[in-house]
Amino acid sequence: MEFTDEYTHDIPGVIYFSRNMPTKEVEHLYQHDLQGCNCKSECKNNACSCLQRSGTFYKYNNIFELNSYRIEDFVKGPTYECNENCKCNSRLCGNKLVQFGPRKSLMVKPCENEMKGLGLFTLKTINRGSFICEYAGEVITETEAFKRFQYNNEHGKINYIFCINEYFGETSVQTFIDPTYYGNIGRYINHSCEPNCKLFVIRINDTMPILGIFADQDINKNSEITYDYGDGQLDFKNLGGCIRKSCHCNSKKCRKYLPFNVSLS
Ligand SMILES: C[S@@+](CC[C@H](N)C(=O)[O-])C[C@H]1O[C@@H](n2cnc3c(N)ncnc32)[C@H](O)[C@@H]1O
Repeated sequence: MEFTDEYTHDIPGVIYFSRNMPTKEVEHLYQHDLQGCNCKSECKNNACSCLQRSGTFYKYNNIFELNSYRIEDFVKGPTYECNENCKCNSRLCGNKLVQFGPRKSLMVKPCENEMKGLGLFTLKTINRGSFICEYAGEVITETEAFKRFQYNNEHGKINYIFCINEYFGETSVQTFIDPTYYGNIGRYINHSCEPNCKLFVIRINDTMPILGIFADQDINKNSEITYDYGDGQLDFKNLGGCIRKSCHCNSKKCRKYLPFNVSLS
C-alpha cells in the first residue's frame, strides 16, 4: 500500500509537507539505513528483528484493514516499523502503520475559544490506540530552533517547534521538528492538560525519529484532537526568562500555562 496524505492547507507562507524534512545541517545524522528483518512471510514477535528492537507493537483484527490497527502499549517505545530493507511479505506484515499516512476524516477549523486559533477535529469516532497522524516538519539544529523560537517570541508568532528528548543509556539526544514553514496536518493540534492523544517515536527506514500521534482513549466524532505539549511542568508564569502563554484547554486539570518546551521523555 502506498503512502497517502490528501490533506492540504492554504495558509500563505506554509507549504504542506507530509513527512519530516531534515535541513542540510542535520541530514548527515539520518543517512544510516536501518537493517530489515529476514522474516519469510508475516512477522512474529519472537523472530522478527524489527519487532525485537521495538518497545511496542501494533495489534490488529484484520491485516488488510488499517482502521483495525491499535498501538499495543502506551508506556514503552520507540517503535521500529518494518521497512524497505525487510524481507517479509509486505502484504502479510502487520508491523507497518504510520508509513501509510494519516487517518481520513480529520478536519482543521477554528476552535470555539478563539484564543486557541485553529485546531484539528475528527469527523468520525476513533478507537483508543488508533494512529491519527504524524507531527511532521523541518528537522533543524538546536541553534536554529533557538533562533526561530526567539523570533516567534519577539514577534508574537505561534511557536510550532517540537523538541523530542530520547535517552539511549547514558546519552540523551534531542531532535527539533518545526512545521512552521513546511508541515503536515499535525501542526494544527492544540495542547490540552487533559488530552485524548499521546505521541510516540517511530522509526522506519533510517534513524530519523518520526512523531506519531495516537488516540489514548476512544474519541467521539466532532471532538478536538489534543495532546499534552509538556510533562506536567509547574505553573510558573515566567519560565527561563520567557513569558508563557495562558492555556485555554478548559479542563478542570488545567495547569494554566502552555508547556514551554514540548518534549517527550
Ligand atoms: C502547534 S500550534 C497549534 C495550532 C494553532 N492553534 C494554529 O492556529 O495554527 C501551537 C499553538 O497553538 C496555540 N495553542 C495550542 N494549544 C492551546 C491552548 N490549550 N490554549 C491556548 N492556545 C493554545 C498556541 O498559540 C500554541 O503556540
